[in-house]
Amino acid sequence: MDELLAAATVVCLPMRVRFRGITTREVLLLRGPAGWGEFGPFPEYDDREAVSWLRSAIECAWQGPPPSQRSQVPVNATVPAVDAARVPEILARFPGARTAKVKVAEQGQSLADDLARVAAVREHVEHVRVDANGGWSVAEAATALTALTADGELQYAEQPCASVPELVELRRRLTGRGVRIAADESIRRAEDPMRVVRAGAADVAVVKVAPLGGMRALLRLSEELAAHGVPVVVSSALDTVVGIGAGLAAAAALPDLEFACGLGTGSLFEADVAAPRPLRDGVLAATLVDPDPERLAQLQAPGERTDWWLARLTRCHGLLGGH
Ligand SMILES: O=C(O)CCC(=O)C1=CC=C[C@@H](O)[C@@H]1C(=O)O
Ligand SMILES: [Mg+2]
Repeated sequence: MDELLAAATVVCLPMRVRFRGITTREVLLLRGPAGWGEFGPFPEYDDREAVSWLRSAIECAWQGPPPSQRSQVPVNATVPAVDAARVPEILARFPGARTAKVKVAEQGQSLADDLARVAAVREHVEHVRVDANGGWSVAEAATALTALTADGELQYAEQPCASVPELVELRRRLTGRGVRIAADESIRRAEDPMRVVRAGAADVAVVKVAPLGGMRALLRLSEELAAHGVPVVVSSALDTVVGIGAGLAAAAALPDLEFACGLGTGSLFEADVAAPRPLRDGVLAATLVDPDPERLAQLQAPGERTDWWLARLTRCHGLLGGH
């Protein structure tokens, strides 16, 4: 534990646009013998859930990445639940991306807002996927996805409903309509990530390094998913350049990579702990980047937030052995 505390720095990154209800992203970074790791479970997650994120940070900093199969990873643009008028400005931050993921079903917004945002995105990119973060009931999802596919295909709809039984029912209702369902929260926040697949509720799986407990855990799960015919989309958990490096390393280690990965979210930050990897032609180089000491100092979290994260690190460390 002393080694972990000595290795820790807490940073607070300002965001350009509100995303999943937040405008600043706090994470704790760890420096270990193999490099840097990121511990950034969202503040509302309890320690039991956060412990996988710690396991992942320790893997990165003490073990390093698995062997890679490719040096570049295609990424999608991520479009927060902004007004349709802001879409060009957001997409301009993802040069060359041919796929965009659009947030929908945001609280306080209407289906008309989603339709306008998706229509604006379609003008710029080839493939569009949507992410509802479980915000629709089955009936709402059926209506919304029918409307959203009236003028063009969706690559898939990510977590349209919150629960596995709802996803099963929605998939049954949408039979023959050509709308694939992707599971995100049903994988990363589930006790058993394969449950949603065994239930026949997902065509695609969104997989994230930190909530799954690391790069190697992600690779093991992806192998199991592939055996069930379910392809994966490696995505970020709104990570700094450090966490994105782990996502890129995992994506680069996969034998097959069918879809663009949700690892372009660095573009949503106003500042990061190192110069962001350049996004060219919709592709990121699968490299690991060390934080820049000057930026670390500039982005350092206030004292009381640092104390909060160190206490969380200590509690989660105490839970590590139990799994
Ligand atoms: O998949 C992407 O394009 C980017 C990652 C992303 O959308 C998310 C990152 C972190 C938290 C989540 O609310 C959100 C998601 O639901 O997929
Ligand atoms: Mg999602």
